[in-house]
Amino acid sequence: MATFDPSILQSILNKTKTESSESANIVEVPPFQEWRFEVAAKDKLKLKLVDGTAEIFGTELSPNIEYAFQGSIKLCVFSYSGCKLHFWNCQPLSEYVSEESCVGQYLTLHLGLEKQRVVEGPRVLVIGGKDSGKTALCRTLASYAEKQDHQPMLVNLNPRDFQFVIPGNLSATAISDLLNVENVALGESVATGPSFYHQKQPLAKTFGLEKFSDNVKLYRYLIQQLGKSVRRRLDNDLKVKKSGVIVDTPAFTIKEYDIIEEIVASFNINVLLIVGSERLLVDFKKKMQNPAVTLLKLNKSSGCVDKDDKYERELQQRSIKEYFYGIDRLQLSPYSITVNLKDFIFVRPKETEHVNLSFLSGDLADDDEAPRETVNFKQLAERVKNPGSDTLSNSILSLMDDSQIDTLKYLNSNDDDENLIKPLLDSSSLGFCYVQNCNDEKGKLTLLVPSPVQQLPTRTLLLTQFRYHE
Ligand SMILES: Nc1ncnc2c1ncn2[C@@H]1O[C@H](COP(=O)(O)OP(=O)(O)OP(=O)(O)O)[C@@H](O)[C@H]1O
Repeated sequence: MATFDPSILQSILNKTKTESSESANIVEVPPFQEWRFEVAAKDKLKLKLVDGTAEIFGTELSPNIEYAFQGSIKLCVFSYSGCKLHFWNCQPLSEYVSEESCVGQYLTLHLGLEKQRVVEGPRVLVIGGKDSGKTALCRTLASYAEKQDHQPMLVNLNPRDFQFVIPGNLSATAISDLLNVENVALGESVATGPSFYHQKQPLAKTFGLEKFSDNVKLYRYLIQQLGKSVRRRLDNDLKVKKSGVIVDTPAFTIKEYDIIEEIVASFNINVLLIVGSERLLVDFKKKMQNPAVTLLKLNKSSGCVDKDDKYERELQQRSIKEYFYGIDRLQLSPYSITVNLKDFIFVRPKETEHVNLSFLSGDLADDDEAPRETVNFKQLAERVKNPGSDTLSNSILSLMDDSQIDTLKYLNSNDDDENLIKPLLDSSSLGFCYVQNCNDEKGKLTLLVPSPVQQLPTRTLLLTQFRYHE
């Protein structure tokens, strides 16, 4: 006689539950409208496109593929043709279909930019208030360009944000394939390991602090350096040059005009998009004397959601987790490595007081006109004198390229001079690790690294302000 297997009953019950919830959760999105949804922190919403075409911030969804959106997330699915979606596994915190999509104006803008993609593509800078949809717009423009077989450089200058890297970095990435809509950092990088799509190779300059105002001089120095690296890439890669550059920024105001001018010069910007602020447009029109730059204003989407501090921190923690462990569908296996503290040089960005920004900007403008050597590197970063558990525990470290540094000299001394700091800031990060444990007595450090290594590719680690708690 056959025995009763309770797991069969459970699987039938589960199946029925899924099917009934699948059939209960159907969303029909009419043409040119979008379904906006929010997933709670602990939930995971599963989604499938069952009819028509649809996209998330410009990235097309594949039909009949199950996507998982881990909370907390606030997104929309837009459809040109109209579509039918299934969602299940949890109820969104909120959801509705909106007629007020901004995608029509993004498309018009994309078609305008497309005309410039002949020899040297457009260099677009996106400016706007906090949570005005700057990142959503940049993602959409980059994805539309990629769909037309271009490889635009997507640049992120917001250290609180993260694109193919973890927070605390200014990055530039050539978009050579679809963005990963399930990954908060838009996708995997070569440093993290396997990926569904062509792996992206971000150029990352580690700023290490949360807000650009924490050290404006360092921020501006890294913008110049990233601009140089991007220009080199464009000169060596005609496809990327033809595709152009799209620059995402933190919420600047007209008070930060000097920083914006720095970005315009560093990335040779010729299109400046102002999202959602008439006032900012008027202010810019008065100040901007550069005839090579076209100013355009775009409406802020009514779907934009305010990200408070807590929510931003949750997203940052998630981006760090995904950097090491991957997403549900593509789990990564990070490695632990134990090293001697004394074998490494630790450097950290200097945090300046929140001083008057216009004074600082003017100060650096003077530096700009003076020969490069007059940059005071002591104001940008410093050596960590007695690294130990109090400074390093749970911290995120950037693996710096120290090939231009006499590391032996610095390992044998406590010096920190320009010959140490400058080459570090001028080069790019090789990847990131996380301090799992620091044993002061034994002088040992246990680090979590994304890929298997016998030893780290550097002896110089930049200590960021970011912490991760497993
Ligand atoms: N049309 C939309 N429907 C639903 N959510 C949206 C829409 N547009 C943007 N959002 C969400 O609103 C929030 C703010 O958008 P976004 O991050 O693009 O703004 P931002 O200006 O780049 O923000 P920050 O000032 O922090 O850099 C994000 O959570 C984003 O996913």
